[in-house]
Amino acid sequence: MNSTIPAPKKLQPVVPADELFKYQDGASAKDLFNSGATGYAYNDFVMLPGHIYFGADDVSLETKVSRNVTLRAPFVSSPMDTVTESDMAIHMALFGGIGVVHYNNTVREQKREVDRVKRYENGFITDPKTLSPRDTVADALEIKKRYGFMGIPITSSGGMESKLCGIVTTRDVEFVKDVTTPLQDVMTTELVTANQGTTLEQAYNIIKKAKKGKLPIINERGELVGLVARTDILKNRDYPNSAKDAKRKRLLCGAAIGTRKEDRDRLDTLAEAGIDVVVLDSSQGDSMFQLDMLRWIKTAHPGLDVIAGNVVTQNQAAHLIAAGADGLRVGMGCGSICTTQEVMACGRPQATAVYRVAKLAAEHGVPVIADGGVSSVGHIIKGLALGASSVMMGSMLAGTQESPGEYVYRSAPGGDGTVRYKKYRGMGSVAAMKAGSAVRYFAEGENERIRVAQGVTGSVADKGSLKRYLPYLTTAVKHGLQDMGVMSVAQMHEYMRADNLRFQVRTPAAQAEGGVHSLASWDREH
Ligand SMILES: NC(=O)C1=CN([C@@H]2O[C@H](COP(=O)(O)OP(=O)(O)OC[C@H]3O[C@@H](n4cnc5c(N)ncnc54)[C@H](O)[C@@H]3O)[C@@H](O)[C@H]2O)C=CC1
Ligand SMILES: O=c1[nH]c(=O)c2[nH+]cn([C@@H]3O[C@H](COP(=O)(O)O)[C@@H](O)[C@H]3O)c2[nH]1
Ligand SMILES: [K+]
Repeated sequence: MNSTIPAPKKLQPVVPADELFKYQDGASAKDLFNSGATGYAYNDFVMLPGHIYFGADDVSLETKVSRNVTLRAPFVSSPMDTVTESDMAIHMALFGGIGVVHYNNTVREQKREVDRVKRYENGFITDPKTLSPRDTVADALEIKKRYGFMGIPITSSGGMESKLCGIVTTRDVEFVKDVTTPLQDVMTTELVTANQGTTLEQAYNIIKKAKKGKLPIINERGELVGLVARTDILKNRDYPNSAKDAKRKRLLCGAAIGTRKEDRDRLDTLAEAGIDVVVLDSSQGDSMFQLDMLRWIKTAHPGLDVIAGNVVTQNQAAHLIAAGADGLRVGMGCGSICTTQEVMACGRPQATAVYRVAKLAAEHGVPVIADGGVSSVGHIIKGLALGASSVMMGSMLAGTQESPGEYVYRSAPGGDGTVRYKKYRGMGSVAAMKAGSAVRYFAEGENERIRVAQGVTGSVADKGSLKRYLPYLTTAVKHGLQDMGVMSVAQMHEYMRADNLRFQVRTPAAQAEGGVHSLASWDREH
């Protein structure tokens, strides 16, 4: 389980400790969610406030998405083709969370998205894209197109640990008409370099002084062994809360796969690309397919964390934990685009599902992701309060600048001007299945061509850039925890399990009262 993040010494409750929870008002989570007969959704209940003895900025949102992968904010983006590709995953990690790249694509395409994330921000780039003097301007432009960066070291062999001959940047190639021109004719050969053994700080100082974009690192034989990028210095400055892997300080990135034979090859490729965690993506995770896959991954890729699911019951969770799951994804049919409960008659109200699964998972030290059904900041806080260590979102993040797809314009509801929308669809919708996941839905034998859709295609309104939206979510969640008198996600779990976090069911009238009401018109801005 996540280790407790202790409150700094100076921030002790100002009321005596034994009076902090003297009057046990409301109900405990146990009281609420242990009833087998009734399942609750997030909107059915609310938490009671606690004692505030710290500022919202003192709240830590550090958490774990799986046993060995730590986040700085409890946000995970869904592996959906209208939600998570590289741009989304990069920004999720820059703001402390993690994106899970979808697999409704070819292995090559998925790897390319992961590559973009893992190469985005490096200290020392130890595996930069390199070319040889005999490669052409077209080759350099292809790298720019694929990876979105330019500043390519040119070595005599075209690879690492080979004599550094020059560097090619956008400026060297932008006006070259003949793209077959060899790079030796256009590359810059007067280079500022640093020797192997230079510290990152020294490298940054050299870059700042020389006003260069890239600093190649060479060994005593003049061979290229690494690269430091100026943009990384700026990124480090702008995103102090980014979530990175411990070893190489690269942005965290997750990827989803299925449970078919061919997904094993897919995972081999993704693991090579450096994913930090793999998500076994299924609506019903307690299957022989997933158990087989889990066991295989634990042997073939023992260092890789595996998030299994989806599950909503303790039995399902127990089977996956026994097979080695390092994290569990909870939610069946609660998503905004989900029709699973209608079509399959299977699923569970999300608040109860999160509480029940997280309770068991915590006993085994397995973090839980509350997946789906989040349509407000309050739902994020409720998912965490019930024992989830992070929250996975689809519709909340679709419609941002960083989600895949183009904006379309439609007249605003009420006919006042136009509003921008982006497409958002379930991975079990007919459109998504047609686009790539069809193979997962073909029933065996005679029914081979019958697809049973479990999702719909829709659209969501423009939410602007994650650069504004994620800091807003982070701040709002911190304020929520502050109101409950807890300084961290881990402390909220402790309070909840010790019956010190108090809950109350909201009747339909209470829900109406808790929403906006009695106004002639209103507008919500944030
Ligand atoms: N969280 C939720 O409530 C839901 C999520 N979804 C999303 O839709 C997408 C597809 O979900 P699923 O349909 O559950 O995908 P899935 O790939 O787990 O299952 C599709 C079908 O393939 C079968 N299958 C899987 N592995 C197999 C193997 N190795 N050999 C033979 N058959 C095998 C399954 O039993 C199932 O009938 C995912 O992205 C999922 O997250 C869909 C419905 C609900
Ligand atoms: O029943 C379903 N049919 C689908 O086609 C589908 N596609 C995604 N998902 C799941 O929904 C989650 C995102 O939900 P939200 O938009 O509510 O965040 C995701 O994270 C998934 O768990 C689906 N569920
Ligand atoms: K639903």
